[in-house]
Amino acid sequence: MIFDWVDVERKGHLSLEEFSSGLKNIFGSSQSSHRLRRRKPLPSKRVSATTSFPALEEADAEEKEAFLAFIEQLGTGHLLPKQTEIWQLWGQLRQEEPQLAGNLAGFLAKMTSRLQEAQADKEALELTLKKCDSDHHREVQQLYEEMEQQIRQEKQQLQAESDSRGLALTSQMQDVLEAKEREVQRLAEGQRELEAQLSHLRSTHQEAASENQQLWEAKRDLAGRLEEVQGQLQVTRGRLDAARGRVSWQMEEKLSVPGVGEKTPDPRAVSPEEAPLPGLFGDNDDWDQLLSNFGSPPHGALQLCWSPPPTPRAASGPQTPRVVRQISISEPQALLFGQEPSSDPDGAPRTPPGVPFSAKDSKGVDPEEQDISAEQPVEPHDLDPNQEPGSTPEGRLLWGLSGSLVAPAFKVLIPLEDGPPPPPQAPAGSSKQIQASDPDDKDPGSWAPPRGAQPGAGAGPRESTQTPPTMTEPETQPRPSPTTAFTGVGPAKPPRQRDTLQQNLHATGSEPRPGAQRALTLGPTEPFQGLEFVGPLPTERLEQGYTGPVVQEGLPEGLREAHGRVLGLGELPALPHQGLEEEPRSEEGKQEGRGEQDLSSEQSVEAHGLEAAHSQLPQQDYLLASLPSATPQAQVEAEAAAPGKPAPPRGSPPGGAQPGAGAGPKEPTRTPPTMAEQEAQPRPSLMTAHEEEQGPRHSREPRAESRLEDPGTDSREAGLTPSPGDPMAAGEPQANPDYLFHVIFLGDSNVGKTSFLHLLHQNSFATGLTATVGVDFRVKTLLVDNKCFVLQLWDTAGQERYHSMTRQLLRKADGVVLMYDITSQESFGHVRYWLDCLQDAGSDGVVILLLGNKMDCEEERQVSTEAGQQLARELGVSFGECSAALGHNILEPVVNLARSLRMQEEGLKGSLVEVTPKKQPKKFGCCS
Ligand SMILES: Nc1nc2c(ncn2[C@@H]2O[C@H](COP(=O)(O)OP(=O)(O)OP(=O)(O)O)[C@@H](O)[C@H]2O)c(=O)[nH]1
Ligand SMILES: [Mg+2]
Repeated sequence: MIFDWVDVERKGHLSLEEFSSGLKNIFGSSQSSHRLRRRKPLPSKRVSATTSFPALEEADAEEKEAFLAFIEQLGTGHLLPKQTEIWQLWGQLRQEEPQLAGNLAGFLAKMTSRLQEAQADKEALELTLKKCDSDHHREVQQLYEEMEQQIRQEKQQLQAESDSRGLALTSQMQDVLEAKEREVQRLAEGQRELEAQLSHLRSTHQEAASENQQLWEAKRDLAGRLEEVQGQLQVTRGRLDAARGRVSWQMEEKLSVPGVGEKTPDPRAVSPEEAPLPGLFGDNDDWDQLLSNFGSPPHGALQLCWSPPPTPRAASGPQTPRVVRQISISEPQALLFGQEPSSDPDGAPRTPPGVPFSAKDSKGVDPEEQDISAEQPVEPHDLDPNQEPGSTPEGRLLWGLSGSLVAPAFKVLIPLEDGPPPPPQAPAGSSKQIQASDPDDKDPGSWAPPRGAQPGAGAGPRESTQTPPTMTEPETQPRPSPTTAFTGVGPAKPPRQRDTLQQNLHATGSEPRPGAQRALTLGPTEPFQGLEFVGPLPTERLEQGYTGPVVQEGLPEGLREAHGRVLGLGELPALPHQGLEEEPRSEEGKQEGRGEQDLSSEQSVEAHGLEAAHSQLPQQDYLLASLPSATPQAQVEAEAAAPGKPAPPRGSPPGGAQPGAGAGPKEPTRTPPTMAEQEAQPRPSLMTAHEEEQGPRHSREPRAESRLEDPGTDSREAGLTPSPGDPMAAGEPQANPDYLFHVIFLGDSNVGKTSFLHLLHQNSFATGLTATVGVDFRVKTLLVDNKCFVLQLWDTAGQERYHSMTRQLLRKADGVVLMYDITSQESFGHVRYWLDCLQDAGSDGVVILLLGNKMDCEEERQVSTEAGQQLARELGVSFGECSAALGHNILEPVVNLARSLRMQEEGLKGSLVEVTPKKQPKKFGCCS
């Protein structure tokens, strides 16, 4: 019924809300009550009764109890609306329609169950909702976690990628860095090598500079001697003028074998009959003057014979007539020489016209030689007035050659006039004669070939004069002596002399030259073509400054020998000898590596030889001249070694020398080197003596000893070994010490060796020193106990790469300063290593000083003084500590070392005296 009340629209079903609201409307609104009353009259009563129904609190206990029981019965007290409303409704219903009270109970129960169901549904829905919510929440959470996980993974992945990329980049960078580092190391290595090369080049340069200096000094010395000799020459000339005799010319014509020249037609070739006598032997009134220039003694008789020797192949050729002109000088005053009779009235040396004899033109020929040659009477232009001497290189060359060759020849001949000429059968050219083979003596046209080829006046005649030097040498003789050709004085021996001439010509030219070959064939077979020798001279050689090479290459030995003989004779031309001899020697020295010892020994022997020459001339001169291929040095050595011929005292005339004009004034030129000269030289004799005295160890030290004389130069880069030509070796006052010792500074790198030495020499501490490269040395002169000590202080490099170099040096050591750094235990520990090195080098008996440096760095000291002393005691060496920075204890150890060295030297001296009384102490002096 109530449903029907509530279901106003009669739908037959109601929702909970519709029912509740309908019920409320029914029971809450008066209208509904009215409507109920209208439909049912009773309800109007009930409304009035309701209004009179008391409130629950005011109701009597019975009704209230019944109501509560009713409500409790329903069991839905808490679900139903307010109890008051139910109370009123229940009261109203009991009043108005008590029969419905039961229905109300049922209705309420039903409604309660419905409410409970709705409540349950609600709770179920809430649970579902909660569950959905939780599910949703869980899903969201899960999703969130998944996303987070994914993000984390991606992050890790990115991180890993980044890390790997970083690692790759790092390794790549590392590789690049390593490559760069290697590159830097390589560059540093290259730089070090370059530095080493630079230092080597620097030392080489210094050596070359010192050699240059020596050469310059030698040149100056020679120039001085030249002037001196020129003065003597003038004196001699004056004497000769006074004693000028008659010169007669003898000519003889002979037939000679035709040479190859006939077979090889040459426009310049001249037949023997047509070929003119060289101008040298022409009818020239200046012969007298020419001879006078060379100091022929009074009443001298000169025979000049020139015969072109046959070439080897000429021997097989047909014989042709040969013209040999013999020239004899019997009256010196009778003849005048040269084309310049009035050009030099006083007989002073003069240069042939058109032949500049400057050093520049000489190109290698010693100026002295040029000067001498300029004075030579046998000049092309003298012989042939039509020629223009010296207008070509050949001309100059010939001038130089003729001068150098002819002059000695005349000089040699001069002494011979007093005695009989050497027998023809004398060994090696003793029988040689200066012969001039001239087909037609006065015909200038006969010289056409040379002149045609070379307009220079000197060409032809000089060639003729050049050839003689080689005349006497046997065919097998590779380097014939020109002097032998000149020295021979006696009757011409055509066949043999021609042969020798030919051979000598070959030797002169070394190889058969195109033109020379023809000249050589002139010999006995083609006598006149020999004169063409000059013309065909290869121009390229002349253009290359042939004058020098000719002397040194073409006729080296002969020239030297000739000069050597001239020297021995004591004649004026000693100068050319020196000039020529010394130059080739210097070249030989270069070719042989210029060992100092070699040089010194050479010079020593040379000096000796000079003296010996005095006593052996002229006989020995002749002999020497005839020596086949003796080099100047060999010759001098032979002279020096000749037994029973001691060198005469200085100034004394040479034994056997011809009394005459040249004897007196010539003496000075032949005196042995003076003291000053010896000092200027690397002191050969000194070194030789020392070598003999000092035994094996010291004999290795000639170079160092030569440095001894080093003047004030304190320090210089030495490279490895000093050279003899070192400017330091020049003589100086203090270069005459009482003692010379080699002291080597050893020790690790950075211990302060160089600083110590720098302080010792410069008296100041050097900052910013770089590590020593190779070896350096300084010379320190000390006056200790009134004795002059020269200490060669060798500063070695402590860096390991130079140790081998240092070891080589140790053999030289007289004393060793073994330095360590007191702030470096390592350097102290290496002291024994250095001692081992010393022992390995076999340097026994070396005076050793153990020196700890940098004692100013007391805070950083790692090696105590006691440790140093202890080690020194163990090793039995001296000990000291010093500071190069503060200058503490620098000189004292060196002085003590010098004293120790001296004591040791004295002890050695004593022991040596016991064994060999002749031994002398190691004392050095310019005169010792
Ligand atoms: N404090 C101090 N420093 C020093 C002294 N002597 C040298 N030195 C320093 O030590 C360093 C090496 O000195 P050097 O003289 O070049 O050493 P070294 O023994 O010649 O070295 P190498 O030539 O490589 O064998 C330099 O920096 C000097 O300034 C010293 O007495 N006291
Ligand atoms: Mg150093």
